[in-house]
Amino acid sequence: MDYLTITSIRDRPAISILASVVAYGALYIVLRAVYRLFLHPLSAFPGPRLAAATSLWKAYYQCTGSFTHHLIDLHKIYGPVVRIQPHELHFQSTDAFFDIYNTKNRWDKDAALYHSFGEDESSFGYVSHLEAKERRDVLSKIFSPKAVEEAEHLILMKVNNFCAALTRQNAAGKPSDLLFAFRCVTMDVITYLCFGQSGNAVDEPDFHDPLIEAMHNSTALVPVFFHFKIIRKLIMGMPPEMAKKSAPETAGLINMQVLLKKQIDRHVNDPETLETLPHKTTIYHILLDPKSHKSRGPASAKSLYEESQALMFGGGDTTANVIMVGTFYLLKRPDLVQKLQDELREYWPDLVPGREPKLSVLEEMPFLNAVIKESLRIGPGIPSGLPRIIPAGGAVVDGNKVPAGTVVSTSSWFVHHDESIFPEPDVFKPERWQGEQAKELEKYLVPFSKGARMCLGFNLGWAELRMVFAHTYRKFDLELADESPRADHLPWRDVFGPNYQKPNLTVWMRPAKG
Ligand code: HEM
Repeated sequence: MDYLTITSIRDRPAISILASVVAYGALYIVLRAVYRLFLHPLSAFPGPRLAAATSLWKAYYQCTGSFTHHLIDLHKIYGPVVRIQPHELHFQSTDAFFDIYNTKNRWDKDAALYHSFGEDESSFGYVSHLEAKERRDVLSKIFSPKAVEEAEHLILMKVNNFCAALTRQNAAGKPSDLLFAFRCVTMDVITYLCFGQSGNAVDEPDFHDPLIEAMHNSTALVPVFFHFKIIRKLIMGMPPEMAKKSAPETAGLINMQVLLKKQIDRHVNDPETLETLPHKTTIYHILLDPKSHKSRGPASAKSLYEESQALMFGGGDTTANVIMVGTFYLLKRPDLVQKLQDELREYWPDLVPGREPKLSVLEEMPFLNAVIKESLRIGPGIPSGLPRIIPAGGAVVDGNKVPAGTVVSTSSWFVHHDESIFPEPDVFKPERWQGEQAKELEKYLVPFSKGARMCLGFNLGWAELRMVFAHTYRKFDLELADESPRADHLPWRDVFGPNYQKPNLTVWMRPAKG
């Protein structure tokens, strides 16, 4: 009896302390929600009440569905601006796009999103304009129009290897999975150009390269990483063997990380090893040059690794998806394929190796370029909002006064589906890029974003699009395989980039006769 009395006396303060903590915590959450709903500087903006009260609303929709699709519905209900977090607004209009992403603005990227990729010290991940500018200036030695022109022969070599792999696949009596095949060639281009090493992904059986598969599988985790940084830290912090065991589908990515880190350590510790690389324009040559960065010395091993990862993720799937999406729509319209092949034959009469047209010739081909522009427009590109922080003093976005510190975003998807600019936006019409009105339209083609933080790989991306499209349609006759999707559009989920749902676009690639 005595014993019981003593323990209950001892327990009482602990329980009541806990109860007070819970009660105060609950009160804080309620008061904060009331403040956010009624007194916050954004309280007049429309949107779901729960989104205004708590960030968990956005986390729920991003982690369980396709947020861009949800935003399309929200804009139908609430109009051109929607409050999607207590401190965040999403805009729909084309004017808003140009108010946010332009060369005058020096607005920082939102660290809450950009630091969840584990690439904080890279051109993509630096949130401040100044840091990013310095890195971008250095990397322009690889990505400027002149640098890309000088690297043309390297890109061509990889594209020719790709065509040889498609031919082998066909000779083996198998159609090609183009979701993976196009990713293999874009990955081979980036890894060879930027790191002087290439895993030759196009040579993997059925184009199922373990690294690309792992990148594909890992994208589904991206929204979870945005909102629950602890999960990312736990997974990324694991020793490689343990990480492979707990998530076997990402083993290819972990193997790549190990290899890349080894390569980087070798070059950082002994810069003379750079001489062993096949060309002198790798990111290692450029970022390890002591004179490269104005304000700091050469890039650290951490920064080199993060830059490599940013370039692979930024330039691989993005470019490949455009060619895949374009092919999906082209194969629904045999008349368009015929027109493209006729033009290609005119500019590239015979298929003798070594006589492939130069990039400067591909740039001149009207229909090829119209097809690429329409593929860039109709595909989701990077559909997710690209969040920026309104600087001190506030700003006006689409006619709305927005206070400093607010996160604002929109994306190319909304511009490219603006019916007042692109009538019938869901219809694939390359012809909209030809004729009188086409010049006017150019400024609304924004898949690479705009302004100070627009895509760094713009010139390389365009070179790859022209070369891969041209070689694919000049060297092959394409026919949809039975297992290919027949729907009107390819379904995708927004995970920052698009995550395409199965079945994958699968096509017979029969070598063209002459
Ligand atoms: C059709 C292909 C491509 C598309 C649609 C595309 C799209 C984009 C977009 C929309 C952004 C802005 C992201 C943001 O604001 O957070 C971006 C940034 C970037 N892209 Fe691309 N990209 C493509 C190809 C490439 C290629 C080939 C590379 C290089 C290998 C590349 C490297 C980058 C980098 C490093 C950034 C970050 C720039 C910065 O934040 O300052 N991209 N890209």
